Amino acid sequence: MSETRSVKRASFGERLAEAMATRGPLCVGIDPHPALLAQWGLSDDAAGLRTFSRAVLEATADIAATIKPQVALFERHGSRGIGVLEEVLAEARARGVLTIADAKRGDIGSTMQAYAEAWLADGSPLAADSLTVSPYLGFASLRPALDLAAETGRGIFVLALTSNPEGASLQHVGGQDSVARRITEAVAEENLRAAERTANTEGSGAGTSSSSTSGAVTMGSVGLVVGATVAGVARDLGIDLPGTNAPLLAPGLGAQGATPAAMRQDFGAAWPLVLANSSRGILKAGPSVESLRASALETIASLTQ
Ligand SMILES: O=C(O)c1cc(=O)[nH]c(=O)n1[C@@H]1O[C@H](COP(=O)(O)O)[C@@H](O)[C@H]1O
Repeated sequence: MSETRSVKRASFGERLAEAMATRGPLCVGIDPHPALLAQWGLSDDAAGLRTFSRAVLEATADIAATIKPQVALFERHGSRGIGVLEEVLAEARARGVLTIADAKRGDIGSTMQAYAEAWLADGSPLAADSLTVSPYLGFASLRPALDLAAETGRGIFVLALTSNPEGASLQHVGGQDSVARRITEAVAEENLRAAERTANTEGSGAGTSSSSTSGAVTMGSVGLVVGATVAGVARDLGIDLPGTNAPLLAPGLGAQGATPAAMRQDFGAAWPLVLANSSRGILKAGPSVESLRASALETIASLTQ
């Protein structure tokens, strides 16, 4: 009998909460932009991607709560780039750091099933611990990914309030009944139902990080993407972020202008759920592994002080 059958795998929410409690709430983005490859003295090809990604993993895999490869920047190199991404996901797994594949997938249900199998199925070459998804085809179209993630102990991050200024023209529509609010409520419901299922099978302690030994917060496995630059908008739109029980992936720290102090203030009571992403802000410290590590440690310190 395989180990995964005999030992219950902790949920993604439990694993993420534990990682954030022990390491701090930093997600390091692996975004090998052509300009960064050039700055690091690397070629804009698969070999450059490999060296770049390995350096980021060597520098941060034991201090970041998660790493987030930006799939687009591997895709632009075709099958060779995707091959490197497979290596990165495997190396991250071997080094014991949780992964978020930032692919922002979303499609009709039957196609979503295939995306889910690519990114969230045990044994898939691209399997990650979690995946970013877009709910623009309707939250329910994400069902195959939500279900497979729950089944395999993986996580989902659903775009709700994105960090880019253009997001407002769609996400804020509806005022107090905004598109973003509907998405966050659907995610809250998803986490609540998962907690109830856990309660039914285990008797008590539903959906909590009861296995945690480090004071980790309670967290579901279905997260939201709420840009670090727009967190204050959630309040204006009447969105109850703490009530979602969702890990909140917050990109925008550093290169897009958000600061830890402003984030802490804007997220307010939701702050314990926030996983702050920084990509270029940390990556610009390369190619030196020591400098990358120092930059990540400094960022973690500023998020936790
Ligand atoms: O889903 C994301 O990660 C994401 C959502 C969002 O609203 N804004 C956003 O910037 N991102 C991603 O987060 C990363 C931010 O990179 P930096 O601006 O370099 O820190 C990029 O990979 C973006 O694609």
